[in-house]
Amino acid sequence: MSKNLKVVTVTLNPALDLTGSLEALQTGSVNLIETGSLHPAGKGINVAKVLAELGAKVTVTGFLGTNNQASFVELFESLKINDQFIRVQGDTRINVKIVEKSGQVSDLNFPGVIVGESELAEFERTLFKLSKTHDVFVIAGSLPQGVTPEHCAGWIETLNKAGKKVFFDSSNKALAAGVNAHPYLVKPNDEELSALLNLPLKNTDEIKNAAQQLQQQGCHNVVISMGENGVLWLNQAGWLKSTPPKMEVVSTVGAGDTLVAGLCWSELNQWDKSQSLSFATALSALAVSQVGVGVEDIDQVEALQKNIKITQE
Ligand SMILES: Nc1ncnc2c1ncn2[C@@H]1O[C@H](COP(=O)(O)OP(=O)(O)O)[C@@H](O)[C@H]1O
Ligand SMILES: O=P(O)(O)OC[C@H]1O[C@](O)(COP(=O)(O)O)[C@@H](O)[C@@H]1O
Repeated sequence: MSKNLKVVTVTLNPALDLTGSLEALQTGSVNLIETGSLHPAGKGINVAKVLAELGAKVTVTGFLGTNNQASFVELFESLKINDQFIRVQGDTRINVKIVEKSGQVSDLNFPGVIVGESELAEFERTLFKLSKTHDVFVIAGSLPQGVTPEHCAGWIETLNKAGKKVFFDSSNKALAAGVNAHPYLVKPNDEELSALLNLPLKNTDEIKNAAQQLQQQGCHNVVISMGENGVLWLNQAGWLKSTPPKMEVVSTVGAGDTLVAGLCWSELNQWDKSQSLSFATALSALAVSQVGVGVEDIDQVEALQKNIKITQE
């Protein structure tokens, strides 16, 4: 049964997300936070949490600081996630997310741990061991010091050669290098796509042209997330676009990771493209109504899925 396919998510640079909500941020002034929370996060970990809550068997790896790992370990234990993180001396970074009443989020993302050569070698041994027993790999997020875009591209190539499906979600130089390694699926948001190609993307046609360039570079599935405007998905079967209904926004942090998790879960279930896109869009749209990621109520996802507009572009 396809649901028994095993997934590895790779978070090279995890984070504790410190989220604070307030009416409106006044930069350069003292701001009083109304509600706050600190929770384990980072792109691959967010994807793993959502996948595990949907019912997938998930293994996580990457680099985790030893000083403040308790809440990560607790999360993995509570969701029966197989923890294969390489431990690195020091603190995992804390990323600060300031959420304003309007829904606007300001992200302060810190640099993270420093990865040494021996830890890098240990990670590579772990990844290749996992590739013997796992089917789908999600590589997500920025790179810590000590990990280069070329390392990242090399891992994608090796996993491809081993017949694994690689979902890739990163930014900047890592995204550029990763795209050239032909991942099975790549998911930039429209801003990341614009930065990658150094093109202003002002409308859907411009975004579509840009996505086509990634397909020509060898990415099988190019998924562009566009916030409240939904998702564009290009593969050999052509284009599909999804549009979510208007949502009450609490925090958009983690919406992209939730979309990736939804697409990955669809792959494990071998759903068709339209069902996959409506499910993943509904899952990600619901994620904006909460702080952090997680599937609180699958019935709500299925109900919202009926209100996702899917069009062939
Ligand atoms: N305000 C919103 N209303 C409804 N859905 C949203 C909203 N913001 C994000 N989403 C959903 O989450 C997906 C990912 O969000 P996006 O902001 O594009 O990604 P990222 O978090 O990677 O920047 C969107 O494609 C959409 O399906
Ligand atoms: O790995 P990066 O690119 O530095 O981003 C890390 C941040 O992105 C998040 O994973 C959220 O990502 P999305 O909003 O794109 O889903 C946060 O939990 C984390 O603080």
